[in-house]
Amino acid sequence: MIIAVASDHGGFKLKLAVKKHLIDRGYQIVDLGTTSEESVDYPIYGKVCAEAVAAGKAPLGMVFCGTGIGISIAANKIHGIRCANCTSVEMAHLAKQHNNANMLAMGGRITDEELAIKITDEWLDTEFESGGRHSRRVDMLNEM
Ligand SMILES: O=C[C@H](O)[C@H](O)[C@H](O)COP(=O)(O)O
Repeated sequence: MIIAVASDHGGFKLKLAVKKHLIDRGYQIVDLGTTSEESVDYPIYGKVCAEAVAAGKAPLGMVFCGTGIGISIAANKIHGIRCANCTSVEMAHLAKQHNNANMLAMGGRITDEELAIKITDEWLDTEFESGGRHSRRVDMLNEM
């Protein structure tokens, strides 16, 4: 499976650590930048990753900035994107189980590499609880 990833400078190092873990797990990664810790603007990278997911170039996307906040806000402006900014394993579990989040955001200044990898694995390994109230609500999101 392909996963699209992107970050600003604040999430760059965490992106590299998570990317290595994803490759070790056998995923194919499309890295849409940035390429260093030089200061850049997170809306550009949230948008480009979300557009790749929305266009079907990757079924899932991961974005990183200092907090995960700005880049998730940017990603969620793209139709069809449900980007969850997660700081715990429980949030990652529920983001997939209830919200069918197709993108995960994390903050390089908030979450250390070890926890970020646990959050990533929980999000990837949890199934959406389809049918019933969660599907109805996700359908409502998709119509907005
Ligand atoms: O939500 C925004 C992100 O956390 C950015 O990574 C952060 O605002 C960048 O801050 P600075 O330009 O001071 O490095």
